[in-house]
Amino acid sequence: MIIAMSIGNTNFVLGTKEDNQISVGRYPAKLIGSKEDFIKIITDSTDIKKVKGIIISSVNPGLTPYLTEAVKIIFSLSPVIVNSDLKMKLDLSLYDTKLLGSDRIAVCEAAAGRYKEPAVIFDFGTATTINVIDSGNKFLGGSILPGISMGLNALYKDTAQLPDIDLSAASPLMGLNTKDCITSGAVFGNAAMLDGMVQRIEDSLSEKTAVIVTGGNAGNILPVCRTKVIFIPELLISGLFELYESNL
Ligand SMILES: Nc1ncnc2c1ncn2[C@@H]1O[C@H](COP(=O)(O)OP(=O)(O)OP(=O)(O)O)[C@@H](O)[C@H]1O
Ligand SMILES: CC(C)(CO)[C@@H](O)C(=O)NCCC(=O)O
Ligand SMILES: [K+]
Repeated sequence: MIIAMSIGNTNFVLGTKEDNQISVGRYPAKLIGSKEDFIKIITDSTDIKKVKGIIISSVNPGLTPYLTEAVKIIFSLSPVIVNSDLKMKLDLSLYDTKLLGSDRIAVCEAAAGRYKEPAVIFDFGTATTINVIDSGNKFLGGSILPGISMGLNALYKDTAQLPDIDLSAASPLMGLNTKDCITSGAVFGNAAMLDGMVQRIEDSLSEKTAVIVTGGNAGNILPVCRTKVIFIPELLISGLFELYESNL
């Protein structure tokens, strides 16, 4: 069994892969504050005797040392840590890799080699990222936007009159009350962002692209996107397993 762990800004995700079968658990990052917390999650959810390899991605440096400590205590294996120096299909030579998020590396690596066209990968997580690779797996860069939930929270926190809303509700395109206007902005606004950015990226490349979507907020907007997309909820964890295989 191989385990892949990702510390995001909202969730700690623990994936296991055994006989090509992947399973995934998510744990709120804000409930984790010590190596003991990681030790408990890992030992409660995993048959640790079966673990033959470990890979870790983190975009939350405050928690990374707790996880590496926990891994040292539980296992006698050194984990693969995702950074731009790993062996990978992706070519990161165009980007300023000192600060490139390891979650972006993982989702791009998962998409690399899967499609004959260039790929545009949208990750609707805490932040929304857009990541573009060409048909030779060269990372062409991308965009970073406020995440969908983050945008809703900011509207609630930074205004006097706007309420905290639950994104699961549907709304018309043109809202006729405050709540529907906020929902419309979040849902149709982000869907139009996706459609419009894909158009612009394809115009810039003069090529059609494969559009791949992942992230905890994606499910709310995909039903109203006009672009044909491939939705892969566990894209990041898949990319981590691929990176592990390339860096044994
Ligand atoms: N089932 C869900 N329905 C709606 N929103 C969700 C759901 N699950 C997660 N979210 C939202 O998705 C966002 C987190 O996305 P995701 O789970 O992809 O983040 P993560 O794995 O922690 O990665 P990161 O925080 O680094 O983006 C949060 O804004 C959260 O509120
Ligand atoms: C953009 C986020 C927060 C998305 O999780 C993460 O990938 C990150 O912290 N990136 C660092 C900046 C960069 O990727 O250029
Ligand atoms: K910050």
